[in-house]
Amino acid sequence: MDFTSTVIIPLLFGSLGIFALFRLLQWVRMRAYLQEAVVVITGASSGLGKECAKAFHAAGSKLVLCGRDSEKLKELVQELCAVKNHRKNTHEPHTVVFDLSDTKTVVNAAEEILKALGHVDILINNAGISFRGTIVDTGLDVDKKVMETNYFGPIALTKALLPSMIKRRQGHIVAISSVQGKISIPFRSAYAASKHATQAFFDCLRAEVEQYDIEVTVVSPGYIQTNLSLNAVTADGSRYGVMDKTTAEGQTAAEVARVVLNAVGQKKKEVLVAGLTPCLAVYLRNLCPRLFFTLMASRAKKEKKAKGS
Ligand SMILES: NC(=O)C1=CN([C@@H]2O[C@H](COP(=O)(O)OP(=O)(O)OC[C@H]3O[C@@H](n4cnc5c(N)ncnc54)[C@H](OP(=O)(O)O)[C@@H]3O)[C@@H](O)[C@H]2O)C=CC1
Ligand SMILES: CCCCCCCCCCCCCCCC(=O)OCC(=O)COP(=O)(O)O
Repeated sequence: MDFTSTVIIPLLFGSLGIFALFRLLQWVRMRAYLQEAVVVITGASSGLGKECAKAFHAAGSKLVLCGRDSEKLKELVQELCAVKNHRKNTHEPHTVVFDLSDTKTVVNAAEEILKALGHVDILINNAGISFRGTIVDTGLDVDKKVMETNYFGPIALTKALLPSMIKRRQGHIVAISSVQGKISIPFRSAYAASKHATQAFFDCLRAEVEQYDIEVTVVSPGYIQTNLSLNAVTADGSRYGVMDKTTAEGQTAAEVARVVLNAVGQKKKEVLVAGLTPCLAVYLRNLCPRLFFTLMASRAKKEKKAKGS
């Protein structure tokens, strides 16, 4: 008998077996973690939030769906309840209507959630708006609106729910950021700033709450096929109303929602879920910033020329 058949092959199969067992145990633990967990999802009325709602509902979580449009949320509840899942015990979701850009209503919403469900296991800060415009033409009110929706609203909700998580020494906070939380591209100033702030805040939070066994996951997606570009605000505060090619050709929201579900299940600290170019751009920004800045400046000139201004 040679060395390959007596040592290498048994070692290989043994390692594969241990790996498969490890993955199975991880999967079982994840399913148990998500089953019956109280999961709050902001921006659940459309896009990524809606797909996250479907994924967590199917996993047996107790959902609290948040948004500004109660009709859309009710329709989603009906859609979720119509899906029969014979393998899992699913729950009828609750809905809570509030505007994230109004921090007073955010605090009231947190109280309403705690009163109705007693506690929150997983908070998914997903809601957000994007922006299109030059810095020189954009009023400060527009910068504030984007920051309030994407940054101050989510951190207000997080702060309002945090004490009860600390008390229970249990909880998981997810921030849906963006590749633009790691790199800044021209004509996205308010959006990129809000996402960089999000990344920074939740990185600080992760460090501060680990001692209470609270998890923090920052998810940074690339383009996703949603209404984000349609709903983006422009320099004068009006709705952009265009489905950008990059958005239309992005990943599906269902794909990204699966990544969010797995990231939560595996208690990942952060996930970059994007194509090769955005990922390379993130590395380039860190490894060779001068080249990155030159590329961005040339991109800005080109885009400006294309718009004929
Ligand atoms: N699409 C993409 O290419 C990418 C998206 N992301 C991020 O994903 C997240 C989800 O966006 P996406 O699904 O793409 O876009 P959508 O426009 O489809 O969804 C945005 C959601 O946010 C909610 N929302 C917006 N403003 C407010 C507010 N003031 N108060 C409460 N809720 C609000 C909307 O609810 P309502 O019904 O009330 O309008 C809606 O449910 C965002 O944080 C976005 O930055 C990250 C990377 C890429
Ligand atoms: C060594 C080779 C490196 C090549 C890198 C070249 C740099 C090219 C720039 C690429 C920029 C990618 C930007 C990706 C942005 C993105 O994915 O954003 C996600 C969003 O949040 C989308 O929001 P938006 O409102 O902008 O649609």
